[in-house]
Amino acid sequence: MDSVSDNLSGEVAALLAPLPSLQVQEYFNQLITSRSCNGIEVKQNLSNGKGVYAKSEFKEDELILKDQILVGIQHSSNKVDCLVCSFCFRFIGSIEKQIGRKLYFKNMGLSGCCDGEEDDCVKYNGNEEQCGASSSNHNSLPQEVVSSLMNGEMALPYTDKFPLPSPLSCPGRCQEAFYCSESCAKTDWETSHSLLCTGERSETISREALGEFIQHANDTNDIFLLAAKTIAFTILRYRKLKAEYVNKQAKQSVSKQSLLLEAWKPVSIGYKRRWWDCIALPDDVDPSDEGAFRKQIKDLACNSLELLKAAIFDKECEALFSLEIYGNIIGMFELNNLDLVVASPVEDYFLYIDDLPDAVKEEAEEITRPFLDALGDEYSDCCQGTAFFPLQSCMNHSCCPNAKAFKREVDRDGQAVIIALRRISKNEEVTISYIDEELPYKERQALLADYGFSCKCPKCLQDSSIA
Ligand SMILES: C[S@@+](CC[C@H](N)C(=O)[O-])C[C@H]1O[C@@H](n2cnc3c(N)ncnc32)[C@H](O)[C@@H]1O
Repeated sequence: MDSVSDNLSGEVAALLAPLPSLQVQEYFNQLITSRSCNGIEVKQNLSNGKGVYAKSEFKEDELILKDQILVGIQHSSNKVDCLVCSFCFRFIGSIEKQIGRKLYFKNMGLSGCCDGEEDDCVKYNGNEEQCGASSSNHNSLPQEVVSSLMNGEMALPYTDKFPLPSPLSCPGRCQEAFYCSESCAKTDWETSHSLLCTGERSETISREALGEFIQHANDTNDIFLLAAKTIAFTILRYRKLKAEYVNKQAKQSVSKQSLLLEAWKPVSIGYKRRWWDCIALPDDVDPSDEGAFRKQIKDLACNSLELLKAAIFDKECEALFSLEIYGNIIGMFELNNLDLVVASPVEDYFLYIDDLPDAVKEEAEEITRPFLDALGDEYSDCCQGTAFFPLQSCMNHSCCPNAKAFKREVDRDGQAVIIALRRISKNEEVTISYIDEELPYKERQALLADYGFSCKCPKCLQDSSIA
């Protein structure tokens, strides 16, 4: 190996090395303060790594934590279902625009996905498969009607009860990202979108290459879009830290590597393994083909990375573009991510109409009924995606958890909400379930093996003695 590649592998190793525990503690203490969730703390132990513990007692149903997204995406296939802020994932536009847009795509034969989850429980999605496109029979409406709904010419009754923020266009003029506020647009631009925007003001090296990268991700696995966001986020943080350092005209010199490590810190704290090593073997792959399957996944990541490099490569952050880092970022999502779910105000709207007093309901339904029929079962499709949440990702699993991710009526954006399932006493570990904990013991253990551990919770210990 020459000294350049020696240097690079040293930088990659430094990025993947665990942070000193004091730095980890400081980082989480700051996060807890910024999230105002002072009832919890992150502790590190030798057996299960990091874990979240109660610093004070929680009552049943009490809010434990609202965690903000570090990086998140709306699934590509869900974009035809709902128009949401590209930064906070709040629904935007108007009820008419949401309905019109969805019918427009339906008329074009495009329909997103809904996995049929009826309740508001948010799933741990590390090993979920991506939804595919589907289409269903519906009573389609004339295109002029759909267009007039979309462009605001037609108003539906009582939609003023469900106001949504007006969509703001992307500052890079990509026509793909929209925002609920100037502050979301600015923060997204400054934290990742300026490098990943396909518009004319994009700061990417090549918009054409970026387009190819995005197309490849949409055709294969949109987790690559999240990995690209993570890399863009780190590069932009690196550039900001460097500019601050230069502006301060600091007397002490600071190496490029220590700036990159600082920029990478929020990503470094996530538990990681390489994607092709930790991805669950799909049911339809024969165990004897496991080696070939894992190689296929690695090759897929390699192709995606080459396309990303052509779009946003930065020589000073070269280590971020190694396959080792790319694989570990995606593996981190596989092992930590939560489903991002935001309930639809369109569903609330139709429920409101249904609940109107008979005297006014009939008149309103005469107008709304054709739209509801045209939407069919998909009238209530929520925003669906996947996201990494720094504090929630420290929560360990138990098959008899004391907490769960759960969206309440008021939770209308992409934040993770963790609620106590029962009383949690001071100093007790806060645990959630990564899987369906009602499954039989052996099935639970098989699913958890994909996360790299065997569960020793009280339920598993009891079940194992019977099994
Ligand atoms: C989402 S992370 C949880 C935080 C993690 N302990 C850390 O240090 O960052 C998931 C990983 O934590 C570990 N883990 C979670 N629950 C566990 C349990 N009940 N027993 C052993 N390890 C567990 C496994 O390594 C798993 O892949």
